[in-house]
Amino acid sequence: MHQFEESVYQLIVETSTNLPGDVRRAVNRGRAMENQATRAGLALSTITRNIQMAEEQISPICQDTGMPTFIVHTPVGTNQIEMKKAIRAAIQRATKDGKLRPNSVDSLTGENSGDNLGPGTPVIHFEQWEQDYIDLRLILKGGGCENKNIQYSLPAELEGLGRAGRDLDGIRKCILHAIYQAQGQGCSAGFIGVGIGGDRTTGYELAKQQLFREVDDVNPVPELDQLERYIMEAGNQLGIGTMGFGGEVTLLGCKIGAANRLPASFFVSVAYNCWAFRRQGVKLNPSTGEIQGWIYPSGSEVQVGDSLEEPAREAAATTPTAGQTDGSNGASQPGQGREVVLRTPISEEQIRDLRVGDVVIIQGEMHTGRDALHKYLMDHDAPVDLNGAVIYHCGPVMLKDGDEWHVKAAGPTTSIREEPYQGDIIKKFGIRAVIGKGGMGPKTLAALQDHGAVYLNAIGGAAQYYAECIKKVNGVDFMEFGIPEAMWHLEVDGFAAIVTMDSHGDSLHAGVEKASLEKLSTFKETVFK
Ligand SMILES: O=C(O)C[C@H](O)C(=O)O
Ligand code: SF4
Repeated sequence: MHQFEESVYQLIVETSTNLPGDVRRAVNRGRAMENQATRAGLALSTITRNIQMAEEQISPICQDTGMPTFIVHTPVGTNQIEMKKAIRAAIQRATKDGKLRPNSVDSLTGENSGDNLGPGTPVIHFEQWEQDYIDLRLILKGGGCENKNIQYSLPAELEGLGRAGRDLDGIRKCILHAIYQAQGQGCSAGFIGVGIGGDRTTGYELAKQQLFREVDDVNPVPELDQLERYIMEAGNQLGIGTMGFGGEVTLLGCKIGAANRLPASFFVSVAYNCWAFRRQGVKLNPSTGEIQGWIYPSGSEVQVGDSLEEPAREAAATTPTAGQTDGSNGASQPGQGREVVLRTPISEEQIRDLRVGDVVIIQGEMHTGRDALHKYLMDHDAPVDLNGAVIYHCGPVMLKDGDEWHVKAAGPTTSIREEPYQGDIIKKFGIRAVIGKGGMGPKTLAALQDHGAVYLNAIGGAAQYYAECIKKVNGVDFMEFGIPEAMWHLEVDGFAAIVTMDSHGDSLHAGVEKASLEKLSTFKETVFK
């Protein structure tokens, strides 16, 4: 088994950096369905560009490399204790090499272990089987989409859909509701795994297991096959679109499994996975640990998108101006947009001039800040002057070379988590722009209006695309929060993001949410009798 650790390492690198072929095909299908000149179409172009860049640079597709979860099937007689040790060693090495972000955080102290090892991480499930090889699979599912998992206990009353009973039609309603409630926050267009039945724990497990199915497979259970097809069709009619910008493509895959339940319980558990659906697997020789073959189609065999386009910048010619942000889901309509170059620090006047739909190109310095920093800033001073500043909701992958830090991956994180703090922090420090993904709520929208600030939506998961715009790391504060949560001061050139909440009270997110709820309620009538 001397090769086993090296094989695990290769599996981790491949999973983090090269999106599998079946997932790429789904992204390509999504792209073909979307009007390329819309914001959603352009977001998809950025995504495909990012997929290519990650493969070429052997760098993480998304900076959130997730909770490494291994499913291992072993022939009788192999040593699981040794395998566990080797998996942990490979995880440590991949973290040190910048293929995984240090993602294991002590839930009580907030301390990041720094090497992705700790109580409960990584997750490793062993099962024995009668085959003569080891089947080792890995999924790297990030925190933003994990937060959008949802479990229903039937019967239930669902927003927009009314009563969901203990039958196939009730299940149908739960799944549609699950897609609706995720909006763009889990980096849509997404994939869902659904577990029907089980208990609360095994229901979620079953849902996650579905994510190990190939995107193009056919469900062997006819009722479930029919339901999967129905959900693909109906889910994409909700109009949430890529990154919640509105559009034709909300769902890229749906896989449903069923297990027996207790008479009193009827759970429908939904595991939501972002477009950056990173899972791969290898077949291993049980005596040497050598790789005999890969389980899922290789990403390198399926080309995504066109080569060398500059999607976010093209948005300037095609994004809608204000006036289309009337909550009617005009988000995905092409229109005349503006490209506005802003150099930091930014003035209030420059911000007041921006409208939902404008593309902003940032030059100068921005500061990363996410959960730990926002909480801290509520009752402490900032280590740097934030007047006119840009805050980027981002937890990057960073590597140190001598005294210098390098950015290895740096896409946005889900902004809504900062909703309790953001408005107060904008006011306290004079921040002019907040960059993140998925949008923010009414408290932040009011603060943008009152204090003259703007919310800019970057494309979630496009970690290589944005890392390329970061020219220099000017410094870092709060390293004690761990690499993802530290406050990184970054010099950027040409960092493009779209205004989705402006200082005039307009929010694209509120519009898409309203329109998709209306659409959801059109699916209220019974479909499966
Ligand atoms: O933690 C991150 O960097 C991103 C996270 O996966 C998210 O989607 O919010
Ligand atoms: S940022 Fe988006 S793409 Fe990355 S893990 Fe989170 S949900 Fe997935």
